[in-house]
Amino acid sequence: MLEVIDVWKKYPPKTQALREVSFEAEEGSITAVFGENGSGKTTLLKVIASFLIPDRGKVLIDSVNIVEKPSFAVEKVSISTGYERSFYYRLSVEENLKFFGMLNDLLGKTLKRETERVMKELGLLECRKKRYMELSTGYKKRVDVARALMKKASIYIFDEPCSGVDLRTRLKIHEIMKRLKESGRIVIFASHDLEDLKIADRVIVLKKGEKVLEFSPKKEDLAAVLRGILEIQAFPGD
Ligand SMILES: Nc1ncnc2c1ncn2[C@@H]1O[C@H](COP(=O)(O)OP(=O)(O)OP(=O)(O)O)[C@@H](O)[C@H]1O
Repeated sequence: MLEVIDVWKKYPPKTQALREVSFEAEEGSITAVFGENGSGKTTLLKVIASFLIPDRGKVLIDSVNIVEKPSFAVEKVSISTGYERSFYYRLSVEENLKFFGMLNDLLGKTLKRETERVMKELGLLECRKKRYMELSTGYKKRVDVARALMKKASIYIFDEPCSGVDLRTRLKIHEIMKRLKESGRIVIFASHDLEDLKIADRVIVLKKGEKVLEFSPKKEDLAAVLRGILEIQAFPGD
């Protein structure tokens, strides 16, 4: 169980990136974090992964407060950040994945098997020898998602996993997230795309760091919710 309780985060001097954000996610569920640019999605995901310490509030994973015990989050959470700079540019796709697999205690035959499995799953077998820096944006995104799968975790976090990928890859990534859910994992992802929201059990909508809406796309009319979101997201002067 993941519990985010009254989380606040400020980037000094004055950007209040998160204010009073709370939600829960149970095992075997998918939560989407939706919101306009700069609304705090990435900050929220980083707090859950213990990359950032909130100024106030708690994040509980299985009742353990990871704000006090970040090492617990390191053990339980796998995150796909989308940061190109977190990869070795001159290493190949396969070498990058193996390196991160080793960091997560995969060795020998298990490491080989897992690397093959995730490369196959993300359609990376053909470019396994290509250096990371030579990949297109969409392929870099695939490697990023693949890397998150190289760790056995209870919570998988994906920051805009489908941005810049083609339709087939998007559906594949949806399938992967659904499979993780079916195997009892907690999946949390950020997205700007309504198509992605359809696979979520719960959508958290952020605006200027605040949770302004939480809904279930499976139970509610997505078109109606979309109209509500557009109102929430109205540009000044609209
Ligand atoms: N390292 C940082 N230092 C200062 N301000 C930051 C930093 N990172 C993010 N911010 C600011 O915090 C706010 C929330 O940013 P965040 O990246 O969490 O939003 P987001 O919803 O993920 O945006 P996007 O959809 O554009 O990726 C923004 O105003 C952003 O400019």
